[in-house]
Amino acid sequence: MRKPIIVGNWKMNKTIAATKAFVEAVDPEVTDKADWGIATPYLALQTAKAGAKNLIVAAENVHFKDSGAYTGEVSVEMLKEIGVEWVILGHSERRQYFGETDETVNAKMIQVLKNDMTPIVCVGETLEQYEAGTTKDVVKTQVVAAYKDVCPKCAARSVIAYEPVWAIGTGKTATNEIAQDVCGYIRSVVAELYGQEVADQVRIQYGGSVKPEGLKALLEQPDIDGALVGGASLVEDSYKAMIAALD
Ligand SMILES: O=C[C@H](O)COP(=O)(O)O
Repeated sequence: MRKPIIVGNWKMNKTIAATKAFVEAVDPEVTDKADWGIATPYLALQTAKAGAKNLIVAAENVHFKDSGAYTGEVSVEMLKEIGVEWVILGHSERRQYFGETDETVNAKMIQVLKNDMTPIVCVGETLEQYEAGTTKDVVKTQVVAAYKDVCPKCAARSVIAYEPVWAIGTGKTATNEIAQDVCGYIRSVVAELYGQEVADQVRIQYGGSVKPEGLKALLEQPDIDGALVGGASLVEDSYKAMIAALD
């Protein structure tokens, strides 16, 4: 039985002060119905960690090298020093705006997993690809590339987020049937790579305009084990409504 995992991806939102207020308001409400988390900008991670007793605190990115001349980047060691053990990799916004590729996502996967951190690796098709009917080809390519040279034990403890790019921040949600179909397919790709036992352990999230009112039905889908939530994770009451929705 896979425990649901709901993570708010704050993207480039919230100051340190706003992060502190959010964690104070939300952390005590967290239940054991799911693993609950927030991914914050680097600057707010320490504040979030200091206040979070229940919430997972994740970074939104990390570099694939240990250290060196990579201006503006943050290493795994730096995250681990402040107790951050989770990281989102390959979000479509990083692929779209910051040159993230399947190859860099793979290098980051290896770096994160070998340092005993947990990646939430994002895959998903653009509107154009969706309309061309190539969704499954696209996500398969992304999954196969992300897991290149990743050992089965490491793969089993990773999380995959399926986020159709056309549903991110647009208010357009994939229907639960579409989301289930693709998440089920992703699990079958993991099974092809590692066997069914590993595929059964990997948690797969859906992301893209998830709202508190839709969360329960989404999680009833057999291959959807959680959500990566943007906009609806930013407001305390909305995050609390997600927690309440699973009670
Ligand atoms: O990582 C989260 C996703 O990009 C979804 O964002 P959204 O819930 O605002 O559509």
